[in-house]
Amino acid sequence: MKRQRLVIAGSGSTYTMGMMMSLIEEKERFPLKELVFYDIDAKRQERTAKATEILFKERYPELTSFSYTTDKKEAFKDADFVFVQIRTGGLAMREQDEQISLKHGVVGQETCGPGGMAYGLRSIRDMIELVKDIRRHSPNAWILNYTNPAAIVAEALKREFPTDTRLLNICDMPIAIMISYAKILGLDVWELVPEYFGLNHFGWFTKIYDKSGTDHTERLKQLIIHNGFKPEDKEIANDKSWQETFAMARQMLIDFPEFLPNTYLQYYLYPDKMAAKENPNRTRARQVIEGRQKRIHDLCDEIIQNGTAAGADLHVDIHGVFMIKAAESLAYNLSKRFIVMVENRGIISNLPADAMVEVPALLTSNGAQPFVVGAIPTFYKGLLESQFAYEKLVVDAYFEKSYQKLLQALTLNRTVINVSTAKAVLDDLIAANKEYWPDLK
Ligand SMILES: NC(=O)c1ccc[n+]([C@@H]2O[C@H](COP(=O)([O-])OP(=O)(O)OC[C@H]3O[C@@H](n4cnc5c(N)ncnc54)[C@H](O)[C@@H]3O)[C@@H](O)[C@H]2O)c1
Ligand SMILES: O=P(O)(O)OC[C@H]1O[C@H](O[C@H]2[C@H](O)[C@@H](O)[C@@H](O)O[C@@H]2CO)[C@H](O)[C@@H](O)[C@@H]1O
Ligand SMILES: [Mn+2]
Repeated sequence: MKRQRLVIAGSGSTYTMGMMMSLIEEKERFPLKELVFYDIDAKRQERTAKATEILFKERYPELTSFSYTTDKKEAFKDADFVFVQIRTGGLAMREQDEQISLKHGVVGQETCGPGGMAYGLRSIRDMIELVKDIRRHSPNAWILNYTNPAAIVAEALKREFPTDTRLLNICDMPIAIMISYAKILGLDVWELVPEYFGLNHFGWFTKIYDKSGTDHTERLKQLIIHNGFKPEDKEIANDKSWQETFAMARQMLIDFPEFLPNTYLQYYLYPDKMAAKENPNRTRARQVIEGRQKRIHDLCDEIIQNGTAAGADLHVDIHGVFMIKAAESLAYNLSKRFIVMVENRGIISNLPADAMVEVPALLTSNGAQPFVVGAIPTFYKGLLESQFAYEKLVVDAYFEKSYQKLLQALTLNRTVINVSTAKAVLDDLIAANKEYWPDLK
């Protein structure tokens, strides 16, 4: 079995230690010959890198080559896989996005509404540069991108690199939801076979089968409506914000019982309620800074100080395992089924061919082989067309440096709609993002 040279771009991420535990868990199925960390923030990277060095000495001694660098050439030369998990502007800018939106009475969220738009305009520039750098040194490496907002990033990368067939955008939300389905049904998550359609963070499960072909969809819906819905992945199971988010799946199912919703739809279906329940002084970014980020930093410091990872509260998470299992399937032509982002090209027959849709696909050494979805009902078509138009306009605005396109985008977005609100929130976001956004005309 070929061993892989894997690069983690954005290795100072709060997800890196979970990813390292998942690499250990998957080492027989996705064996590494070399692991390289790359980040633009040397200090932030050093913390996760030093902790990883100690962890791997103890739990992955077979991997003898681990390094970390801020040098792109050193990082990206001869890569087989690059996992990309960057956050342009950091959590500080995420907090700005959320607070500015809430100040204007609209949803303040990482990937939805004006916050997602602001983050998208920051991510596009860095992602294009990063993919160019990776391709300069490793023309054939698989790039697995999960940098957010993935829908906008995927649309921009498709336009900038239209012939790149080894670039896959991927999100863990569907599989995280499926862990909760599996728990309700008393099955293992990897036994479930989902049917799903949508855009990233904007989609629905139409069927949940198991591998024997049994259809669990209607029973699952009834169980959620009667007993509620909660997160089960260890990383988020006890997180109040994620508990509230998962609980909203029940309301969405009561209101629209046809399909099982992605949790992110709560922001588009009940935007006023979502905006009203937030505390502008403690948005999700602040919770993450004081929660996940602090926990991970303390954990790394503890490992470094003790010189051992024994006893450290590290665990495998679905985020890491999912990305690695997807990589395994691409690397070894396993044809396993994952929900990923691909260009529509008729998969959803009544949506635009150029939309980056999220659907089940078999991952092979020739890339994602998506399943046909067919025509979707009017309600979902309408919602998706408007959301796709919004995403497209944001990417147009980036390339054309157009204020007008951004105003159109926010006017279409279900979390805003009102033009005067769109103008006001846009003015504040432009001021906050001077360092990151293109100069708008
Ligand atoms: N698609 C998904 O389902 C999914 C799931 C989890 C996280 N994410 C995304 O993963 C990313 C990381 O999230 P996080 O909360 O851990 O953020 P974080 O801020 O903790 O980590 C991001 C890291 O990227 C580095 N970075 C920023 N710009 C860079 C660049 N141009 N080149 C290299 N490194 C750069 C930062 O220094 C930092 O160490 C975010 O984009 C987040 O939205 C996506
Ligand atoms: O608000 P955050 O920063 O806690 O999470 C934002 C991300 O949420 C989804 O991802 C994952 C999560 O990151 C992971 O740890 C797992 O356990 O569950 C979540 C899904 O419930 C989302 O898919 C990402 O795109 C967001 O960045
Ligand atoms: Mn996601």
